[in-house]
Amino acid sequence: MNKTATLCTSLISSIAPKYIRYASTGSGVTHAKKVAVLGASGGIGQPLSLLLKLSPLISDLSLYDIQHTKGVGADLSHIETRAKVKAYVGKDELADALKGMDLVVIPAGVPRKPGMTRDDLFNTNATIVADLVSACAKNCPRAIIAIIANPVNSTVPIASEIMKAHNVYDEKKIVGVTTLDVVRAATFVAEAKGLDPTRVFVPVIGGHSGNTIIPLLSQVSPPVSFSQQELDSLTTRIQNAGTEVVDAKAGAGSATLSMAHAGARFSFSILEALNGKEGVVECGFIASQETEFKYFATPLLFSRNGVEKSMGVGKLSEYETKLIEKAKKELNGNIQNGIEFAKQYLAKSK
Ligand SMILES: NC(=O)C1=CN([C@@H]2O[C@H](COP(=O)(O)OP(=O)(O)OC[C@H]3O[C@@H](n4cnc5c(N)ncnc54)[C@H](O)[C@@H]3O)[C@@H](O)[C@H]2O)C=CC1
Ligand SMILES: O=C([O-])CC(=O)C(=O)O
Repeated sequence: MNKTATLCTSLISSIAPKYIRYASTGSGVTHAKKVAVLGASGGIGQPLSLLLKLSPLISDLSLYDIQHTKGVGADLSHIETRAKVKAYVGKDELADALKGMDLVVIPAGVPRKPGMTRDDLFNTNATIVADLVSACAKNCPRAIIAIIANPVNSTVPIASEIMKAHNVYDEKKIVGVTTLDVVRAATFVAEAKGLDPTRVFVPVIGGHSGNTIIPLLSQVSPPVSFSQQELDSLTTRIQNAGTEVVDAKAGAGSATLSMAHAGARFSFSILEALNGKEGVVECGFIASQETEFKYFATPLLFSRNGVEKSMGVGKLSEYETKLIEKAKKELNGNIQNGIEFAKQYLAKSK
């Protein structure tokens, strides 16, 4: 081999593992999958699409938005990874963006500004999610749908009702993305206890807004104990972490980069499970049979079918039982709002 060829070979072998290590997070690739990002030009959509483009788990990356997708797509398509990028813009191109997809991730919708709750986004985002999920029902009814758009406590019930109305509902395949709560909980607990954050897992159950975010600090892995003061301050920080970012961004939106990481982590886990990897667990907000709530986030075991089963909430401390009690009214109200909205939306679109 000549000098240039040797240099190229060693350069490729030094660059490639870095990407693959980030992107594959585990098993070897068997069948790369087709993934769509709806809202791909946004604050979350762009970095999320970048992280997905780096993954060897993805053969086709379909980018959809109502604006700017052609530029985002052209840009990402120059990266030397296997995923083929296609960009779709505007309603007329939505059906083509969705055909054949295995996984659809939805970060489309408006973000909060300081002083707003996630529920204040309902009026705008409910319709956006309903329109997008209606298109999924028609064009990729068997895809897993991962919903990032807020308020997740309502957008997931909306998505489920839309799929039911189209007779393609599969409760294993509609999940609200709460991974950012898990990511934050691990970070804050690791900071407080001097641990390696990449090795900390904190289950977070309930929903994805304020009081409804319930970190299970009695079930941290590796096991750690907390004083009452630590329990209070960590729980409050995890519940308000989204607002911490909204306030720091001072009107320029909400968490985008950490959410892109969380969305990519969640997507890679689903894709690995679709490829047959066993024991893949991530928390997510789904239709619930085992709790008194119609929808509830728990750790979920994923399989080739989507959500194989909920792993339940485990043994709760008295403190955590009280947190659930406190969350009841808000969570039930958010869920019911979603269901009612979907009824009206479906009646209007008949
Ligand atoms: N689940 C979670 O943990 C988190 C959820 N979010 C939520 O994610 C959503 C997006 O946040 P950002 O990316 O920061 O907002 P953004 O405003 O930067 O981006 C939203 C994108 O959605 C697009 N969009 C709007 N209507 C659309 C439609 N009908 N079809 C396709 N695309 C459409 C916009 O053109 C824009 O590119 C917000 O609702 C936010 O609250 C944000 C952070 C964490
Ligand atoms: O706080 C927001 O509005 C965005 C969000 O859901 C989060 O960062 O957890």
